[in-house]
Amino acid sequence: MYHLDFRSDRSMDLVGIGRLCIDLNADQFNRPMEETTSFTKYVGGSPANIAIGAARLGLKSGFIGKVSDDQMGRYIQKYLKENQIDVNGVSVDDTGAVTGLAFTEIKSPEDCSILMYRDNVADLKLNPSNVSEEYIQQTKALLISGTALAASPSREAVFLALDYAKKHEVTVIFDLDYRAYTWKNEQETAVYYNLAAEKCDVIIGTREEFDMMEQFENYSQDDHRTAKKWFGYCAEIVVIKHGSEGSIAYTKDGQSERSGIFPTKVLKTFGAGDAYASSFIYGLMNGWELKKAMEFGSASASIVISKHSCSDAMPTVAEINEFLQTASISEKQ
Ligand SMILES: Nc1ncnc2c1ncn2[C@@H]1O[C@H](COP(=O)(O)OP(=O)(O)O)[C@@H](O)[C@H]1O
Ligand SMILES: O=C(O)C[C@@H](O)[C@H](O)C(=O)COP(=O)(O)O
Repeated sequence: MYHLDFRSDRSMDLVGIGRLCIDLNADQFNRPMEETTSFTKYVGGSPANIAIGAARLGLKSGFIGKVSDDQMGRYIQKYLKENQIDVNGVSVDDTGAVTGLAFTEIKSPEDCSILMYRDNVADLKLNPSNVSEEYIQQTKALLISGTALAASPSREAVFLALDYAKKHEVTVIFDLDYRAYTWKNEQETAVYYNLAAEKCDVIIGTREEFDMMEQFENYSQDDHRTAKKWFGYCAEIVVIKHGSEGSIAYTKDGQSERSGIFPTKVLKTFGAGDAYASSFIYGLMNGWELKKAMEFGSASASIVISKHSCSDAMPTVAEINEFLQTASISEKQ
């Protein structure tokens, strides 16, 4: 049985780096945003959601990020503390930057979209001086997220964090999290994603995100070739998510596992990936077999997409286990 090694002599389990933003989820479902009259505010940002999910599962979580010097920034910091996330790596912007906003539109359970306001956002103002080597040295794993590579100085901060992680044998997990609105063009995205992915131990992304990243090789749709490419660098595990068709994971020793999904009453589809990642990481950190970790992630994803929020909806271990008592997995035919 394959399992990923983590350094045990660390005070924290998972430190995320990148986007801390606000989700404004439409209160009126099954209609376009033009007709929405109210939204509910939640902490958001893919890496933040994953760190929150990990903390809700009992992992000791921390975060390296930058928040705006206003009510939204203070709201984010307060929420992280209330959810047992260490905020010593979170700094406050002093340039007048604002908090990124993610307006979500729920036209139907299958037709959801996100409108992101990303101009002059504090999260992309994170700079190398905000990244502490000592802070990274104390964690078993570092979670990086693709959107933090979209602009300087955040880009340089992430690469410095990567260097510190490699220096101190911190396991690096790369959640690809591709958001086109944050990038100038796909070529630039692919270059920076490749430079980061080459240093990572675990890479998690959708088929489409891997296709974007591998556009110079044109591996399109070939999961096995994708995994083989990344095993040629530092990767130990490559997970390719296929939405409602489930996921597949490959390990460097040549094994692969598929996981189906747990059918659920879908309210909105976004949040699935963040929930999957947090619970999958929890399984890896507990030394579980790959398939068990994948199914735990799939169960978490099903719970979150049946609810209105992402961060708030992240389940506890007890909630996932209760869900698994009655849920049945549906394998892709
Ligand atoms: N409609 C769905 N019903 C049940 N589970 C789902 C559904 N969509 C996604 N999932 C689960 O969430 C995981 C991640 O979803 P996916 O859409 O692939 O990633 P992302 O949300 O990052 O785009 C999937 O591998 C699957 O396990
Ligand atoms: O990442 C963002 O800025 C938006 C998220 O906060 C939002 O909850 C979302 O899109 C979740 O993304 P997913 O889990 O990758 O579907």
